Amino acid sequence: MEGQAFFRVEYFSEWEGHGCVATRALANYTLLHTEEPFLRGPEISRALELHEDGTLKSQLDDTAFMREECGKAQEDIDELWILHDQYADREQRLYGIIRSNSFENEEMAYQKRLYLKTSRFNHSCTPNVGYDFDGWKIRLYTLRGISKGDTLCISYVDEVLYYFPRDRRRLYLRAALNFDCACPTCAMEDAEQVGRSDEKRKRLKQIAIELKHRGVGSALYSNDFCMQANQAIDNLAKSTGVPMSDKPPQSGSLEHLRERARQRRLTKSIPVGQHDIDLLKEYISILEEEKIDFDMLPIFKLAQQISSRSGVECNPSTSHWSEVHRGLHFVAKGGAPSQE
Ligand SMILES: C[S@@+](CC[C@H](N)C(=O)[O-])C[C@H]1O[C@@H](n2cnc3c(N)ncnc32)[C@H](O)[C@@H]1O
Repeated sequence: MEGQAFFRVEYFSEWEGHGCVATRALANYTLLHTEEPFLRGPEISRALELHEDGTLKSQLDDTAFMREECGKAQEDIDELWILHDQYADREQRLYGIIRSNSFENEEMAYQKRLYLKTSRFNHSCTPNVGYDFDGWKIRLYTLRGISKGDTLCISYVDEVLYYFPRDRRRLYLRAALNFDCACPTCAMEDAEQVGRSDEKRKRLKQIAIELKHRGVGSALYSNDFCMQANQAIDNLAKSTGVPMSDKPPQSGSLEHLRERARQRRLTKSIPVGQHDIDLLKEYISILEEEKIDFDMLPIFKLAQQISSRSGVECNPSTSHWSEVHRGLHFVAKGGAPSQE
């Protein structure tokens, strides 16, 4: 594992468990950590399948099997068994550890992977650390300048969750990952502050949808994620008796098909231009107001797309802009760490 000098794992408290803290100041887009998975793909599917039946333990629950048959190092196995288990009420420990800590690469669905060190990063709805995958390897990088001693958090879910109001974000994380989010944005207590934040996030969603309907900006909005999140919230609400409105159109329903047809018509007929640039600028300024350290790379690519389709120069001024250029460089180079 590389990059350990940039952060350390600390024990915070009984209810927060462990988390990661920066050991030095770090510039935006610094490559923080890379790691190969301890368990991957088929190993995880096998462990989960056996566990889902509710009774059987996987062979992988057996340390000797993991060491002798799977060739895992004893010190790594020891590290595995002390990872957090949010499902500790179940007997099958590996099941809980995988459910609490594993990642899935969206481009290679069902290719789950479990990383030992990365598992200690907590979630925040305004994360300061982003990640991507290079094959099986995960790469974690800062999303803004970090001070020594700052807590480092990633987002466990699609960034589209930013568009949800605070209460729905919390419900979704409870439904999907079985914990009550205590990140600073979710823990806000002042109702007016929460209301203002929710309004801004609603506007972010409107802009993302409008850009998508206009045939640009699809990277900013995932209909599938919203459907899946709303469904999970709905199921949780049903099982706990909390009334929920605001249902999304069912996938495949007439309403859904009409919406898609409308989007296609719009995409064909609307010229891309200044209006898209204005929407993008408004989007970026709300991200900055809300202190959402959104990964700017998709926005940068979107700006390029608008420019090339409209011929109008699209260079929304943002304090992040120079870092975005560096970020592209970082991605193109496969992640050289910056040392500032
Ligand atoms: C991948 S682990 C992260 C590291 C973990 N805190 C530990 O002690 O090893 C995920 C678990 O951390 C806790 N956690 C992470 N982010 C959280 C957040 N924003 N609010 C509350 N709990 C969180 C939850 O218990 C969750 O199941």
